[in-house]
Amino acid sequence: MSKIYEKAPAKINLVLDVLRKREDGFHEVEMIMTMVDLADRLEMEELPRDQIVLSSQAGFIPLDEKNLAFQAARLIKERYGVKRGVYIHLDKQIPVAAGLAGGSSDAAAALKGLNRLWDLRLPREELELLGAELGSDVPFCIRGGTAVARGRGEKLESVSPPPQCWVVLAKPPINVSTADVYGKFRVNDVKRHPSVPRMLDALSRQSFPDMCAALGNVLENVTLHRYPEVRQIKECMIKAGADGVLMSGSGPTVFGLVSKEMKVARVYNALRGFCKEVFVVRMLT
Ligand SMILES: C[C@@](CO)(OP(=O)(O)O)[C@H](O)COP(=O)(O)OP(=O)(O)OC[C@H]1O[C@@H](n2ccc(N)nc2=O)[C@H](O)[C@@H]1O
Ligand SMILES: Nc1ncnc2c1ncn2[C@@H]1O[C@H](COP(=O)(O)OP(=O)(O)O)[C@@H](O)[C@H]1O
Repeated sequence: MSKIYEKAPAKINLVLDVLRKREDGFHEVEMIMTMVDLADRLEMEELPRDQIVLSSQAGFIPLDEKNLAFQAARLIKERYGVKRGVYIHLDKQIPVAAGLAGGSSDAAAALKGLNRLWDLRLPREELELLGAELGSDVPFCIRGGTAVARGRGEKLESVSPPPQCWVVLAKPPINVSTADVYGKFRVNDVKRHPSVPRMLDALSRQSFPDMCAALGNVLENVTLHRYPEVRQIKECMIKAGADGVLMSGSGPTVFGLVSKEMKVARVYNALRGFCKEVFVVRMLT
């Protein structure tokens, strides 16, 4: 029986601005997101019975209907009346509740993989609409590349990829709930909104220094205030020589952009003193 494999990469937010709180409880955002080369991997295989079975080597994530990959499989199966079963093995590499959209990317990979396994031939736009039912970041994870995301994150416009550089990711041993961070966020407290046009201009000119200067995330202050270790990580990265430093999403992962290979080891080693989960990756361009 044939197996299907899908990579589920992590994302970082180069820009994250919040415009207002909406009537439906979500926040209207304006973000620029891009994928990095740190990925989970999903293996999907037909089951002889009509059931969804999920396994993982990671002991710390749910394997039932609370898992976003499971929810994705159930959604696509029910929506298109598929009467077949699937066994999904999830090789988890992306830190959980980290601001890197690991769960959303797993859901996106499950939708893409099952579209192939069950020969549903759904176009990408339809998969993105399905993904939006699972979470605000899932449509972007289906699209991949680099995109501006608006609405609650589901309205996408693909844009130029960032100039190639090293990305050092550091996640302190705390789990941050996205809902909590948005819940504590007050738009009136924002002193300076980051500029999406400025970042788009830097990307279109492939200017690494201008990209670093245009980084911004209005959720950073909420998480930094609550978890001083995130601020320490930022300071450590800057001191070690990273060219641009920002918290990703609702945190707590901080990423540092580094252009010169000889500087990467210094940043990595400095961070290893602070937290166990440090990764050096490339942008997925
Ligand atoms: C902050 C961001 C930035 O990319 O990412 P993460 O830090 O989670 O990776 C996203 O906006 C997170 O997207 P995602 O994690 O898919 O959120 P969802 O599951 O849709 O929503 C979780 C909760 O966050 C809040 N939420 C989410 C998105 C949004 N635009 N406004 C919100 O207020 C809502 O309270 C919602 O109940
Ligand atoms: N496949 C999955 N991988 C990771 N977390 C998952 C998954 N499915 C559900 N979750 C739950 O979703 C929550 C957020 O996970 P994650 O997507 O890693 O965070 P973030 O959106 O901050 O990057 C966690 O509390 C976790 O238990």
